[in-house]
Amino acid sequence: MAVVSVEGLSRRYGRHRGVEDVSFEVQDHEIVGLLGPNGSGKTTILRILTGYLQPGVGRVRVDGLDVVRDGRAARARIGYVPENAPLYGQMRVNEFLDFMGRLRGLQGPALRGAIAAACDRLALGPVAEAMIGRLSRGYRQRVAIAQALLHAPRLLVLDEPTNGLDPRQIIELRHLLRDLARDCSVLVTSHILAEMERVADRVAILLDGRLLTVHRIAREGRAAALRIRSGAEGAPAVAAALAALPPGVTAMEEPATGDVASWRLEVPEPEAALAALAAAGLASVEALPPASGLEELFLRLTAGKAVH
Ligand SMILES: Nc1ncnc2c1ncn2[C@@H]1O[C@H](COP(=O)(O)OP(=O)(O)OP(=O)(O)O)[C@@H](O)[C@H]1O
Repeated sequence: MAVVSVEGLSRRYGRHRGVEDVSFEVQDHEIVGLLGPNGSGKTTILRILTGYLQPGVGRVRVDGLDVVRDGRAARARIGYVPENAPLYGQMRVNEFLDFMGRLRGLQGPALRGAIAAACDRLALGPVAEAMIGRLSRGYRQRVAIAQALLHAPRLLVLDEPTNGLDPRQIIELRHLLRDLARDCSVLVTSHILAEMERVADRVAILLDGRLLTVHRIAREGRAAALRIRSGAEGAPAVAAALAALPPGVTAMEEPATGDVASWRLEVPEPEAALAALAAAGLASVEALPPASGLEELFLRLTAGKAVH
């Protein structure tokens, strides 16, 4: 059973569209990204999921529980890390976690155990006694995630979690989310495509409140892309080399620049493909960073639309 199931969800703000006819699922241990520019409907979906907003039309279930009919029980399955997580600056980290754990109904040894486990996972030990207001942004983010994990949720929801983080903190967060997905499912929003591509298993692309597609990020093996360039005189040699490539390779001719023709190859085994191309006497072969196809897909789907 899907941990999140959104079916035909629409929500208006007066005459203004928030989201329209959105459907997607998040499976167990899956990281799903909601990707879209500002105003595309990401926060609206998260608010409905977490019970802050009523859906207009459609059904949203968490762990099989309807977020309207079984709102309380559904919310108990979710850990929520809002954007710019509002934390209590005057509280110490351990006091805050104690307070949040009690709000979640934990007490006694179960509460202490949950706090210790969350602090351990988020490496909060060194700042447990520190005032939240004095922490760096990266540490505050970790405290916000720790409070969301206290009740061992089935689903962790994070709204724009990388906002304001530096590159090192962003990398740490990515590793952390992958680690957390061993225990729960993760739904994360971002308007930054490269981030989603690195962390998510699937990405739901939203624009103007509509879901354009859900894209699976390919991470299998050591797949890579190569580019071959050749002038007109070399074209027959390239054609012969492409015909002799190992199975599993796909080749696509790209728009030529001047007299230079260019092919993009998706190859499952880069070394084998490079060896075959070298044996065919092709010198101008360039290795490209592996692509999941998300960027091209996003550009194609949003072509002609103003995306900021
Ligand atoms: N309270 C509100 N009243 C009126 N319109 C709203 C309200 N909240 C959101 N909207 C509109 O609904 C649409 C979707 O907004 P939403 O905040 O869900 O998008 P978003 O993708 O989360 O954007 P952001 O990244 O800026 O938070 C936008 O056009 C927005 O202007």
